[in-house]
Amino acid sequence: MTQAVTSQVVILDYGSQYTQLITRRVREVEVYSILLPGDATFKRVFEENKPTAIILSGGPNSVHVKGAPSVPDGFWEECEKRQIPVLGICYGMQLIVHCLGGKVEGLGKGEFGRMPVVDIPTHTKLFGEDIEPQNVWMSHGDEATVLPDGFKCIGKSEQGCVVAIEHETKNLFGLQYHPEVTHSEKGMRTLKHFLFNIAKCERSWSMANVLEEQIQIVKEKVGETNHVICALSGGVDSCVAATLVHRAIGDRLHCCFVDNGLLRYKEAERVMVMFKNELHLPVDCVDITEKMLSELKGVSDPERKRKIIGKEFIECFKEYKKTVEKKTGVVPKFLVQGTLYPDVIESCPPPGSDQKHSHTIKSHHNVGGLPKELGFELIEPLRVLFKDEVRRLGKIMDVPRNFVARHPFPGPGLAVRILGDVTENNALETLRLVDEIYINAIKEFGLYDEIWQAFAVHLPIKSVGVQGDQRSHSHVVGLRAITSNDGMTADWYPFEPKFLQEVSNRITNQVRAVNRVVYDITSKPPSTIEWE
Ligand SMILES: Nc1ncnc2c1ncn2[C@@H]1O[C@H](COP(=O)(O)OP(=O)(O)OP(=O)(O)O)[C@@H](O)[C@H]1O
Ligand SMILES: O=c1[nH]c(=O)c2[nH+]cn([C@@H]3O[C@H](COP(=O)(O)O)[C@@H](O)[C@H]3O)c2[nH]1
Ligand SMILES: NC(=O)CC[C@H](N)C(=O)O
Ligand SMILES: [Mg+2]
Repeated sequence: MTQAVTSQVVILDYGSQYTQLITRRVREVEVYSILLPGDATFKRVFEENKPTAIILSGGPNSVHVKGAPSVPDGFWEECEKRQIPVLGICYGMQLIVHCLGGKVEGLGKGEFGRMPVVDIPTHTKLFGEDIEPQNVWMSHGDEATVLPDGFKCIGKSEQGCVVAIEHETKNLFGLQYHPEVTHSEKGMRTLKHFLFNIAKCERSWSMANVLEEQIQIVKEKVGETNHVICALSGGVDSCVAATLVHRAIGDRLHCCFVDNGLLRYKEAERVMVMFKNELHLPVDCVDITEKMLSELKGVSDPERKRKIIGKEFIECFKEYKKTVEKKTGVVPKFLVQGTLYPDVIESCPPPGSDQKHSHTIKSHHNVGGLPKELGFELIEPLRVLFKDEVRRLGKIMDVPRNFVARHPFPGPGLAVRILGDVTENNALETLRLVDEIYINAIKEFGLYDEIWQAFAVHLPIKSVGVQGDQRSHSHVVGLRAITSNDGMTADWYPFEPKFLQEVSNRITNQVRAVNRVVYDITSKPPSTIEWE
């Protein structure tokens, strides 16, 4: 840290998928923030740290269920005594209501995804001038049905749920929606208003030296003589991670690109050419297609697939160790991965970690899918960052645009886009062709940079069609295209009908195995970006 930190926001984590995003939003406006587990002790919250403001995160639990996580004893009194403003978000708001004498209930309905907030009064402390209805992102099943004394409702959803509250005199605020996700239109304005106008935080933290800090950490961890393997995929994250580590330790970095048999059309050849011509880092390609597909044969369960893939990746890197040893005479001890925060939170880290209240959404191959015995120490310089932050880091280091601007592609590849057994029905071949046609059309129509991620999905069902006056009984493919900033929330991309018409025509004409194309119009939440 280059400057003295004068303000500090403590964020208590109740297991929301978005907690780190709150931290990041606070960082974005140059205020230092620290994330503590929801059950942090009184001492940790108030004595080891000196909060200027406190934010209570969302979380999967219900406050009224026995054993649900809460704030430490004496919390509310201390906040009042020290005049620390508190903002509760989603579960955090429900916690305020529940702890201070109101009522939270699960009424069997729920609000997920985009929803307008209406009925914002003219004079509120939390919204300031933002009194017009605003679209926000919700993800809750419980709702506040009785507010504690002294609180008033300052916003409702269209369904009539109380979605924003504040105390008449104390600086206590609650939002049922997620202001921290970019799809909440004025969320960032509300957070800034809370931080700067209500809590009077000062800007005293800068991201400018994150890069230097990380390079220093890698140097210290690796030391003067150790060698390091990097799992390099051709995606943004691992390219940025590799470039950063290369700056720290130079030629003691050895990159390994894995052709796992689950890649897109001609991906391995294309990426290897890009590495050679543009990235200028030494990369070996290792082909494990046969082993991977034999391990995946007969497996349909998404989590099992992910675990198998995670294990095969690591097996491959262990073998690659030997290659490096032969070349350099040194056994590499470290493995660099381009793990980002969304990979970590969705995989839900092991018990005992600070994120114990989170649910597993899916086991990303590079986190939750890893086997117990790794055989490496991990180096993950991007582990607390989000994709758009990583893209910015990449730009600072002059990582070529061809890598930085690429759509993300998951390590488990087409395996999580073929629902059911990956090895059946020529699904890999079909999906490769469909995906190639789809992505080429997106590029041709000049839409690639407007879309955050786009891909096709192979469904395990057949439908009846008529092709050349003959009955066909063939596969259905789904197309997905989303907009997002960080992959934590997403909305579907509203293609013009002309584009969809053209792409559907091309697919059904050029890919014999497909007679029906559907377009996915679901946001995240409630869906995820990938289908598995
Ligand atoms: N085919 C691959 N070969 C080697 N390593 C891989 C491969 N696929 C994924 N990885 C490793 O797993 C990590 C996580 O994969 P992920 O797809 O999230 O990141 P990425 O490929 O680097 O970037 P992007 O999200 O833009 O695709 C990568 O950063 C990389 O370290
Ligand atoms: O390397 C990866 N290993 C994985 O196991 C994995 N699962 C999802 N993704 C990518 O993560 C982002 C968020 O995806 P979801 O909304 O589907 O969870 C999207 O960009 C997904 O493509 C993965 N990347
Ligand atoms: N996202 C959240 O914080 C959800 C809170 C609570 N579990 C609900 O469903 O209402
Ligand atoms: Mg990738």
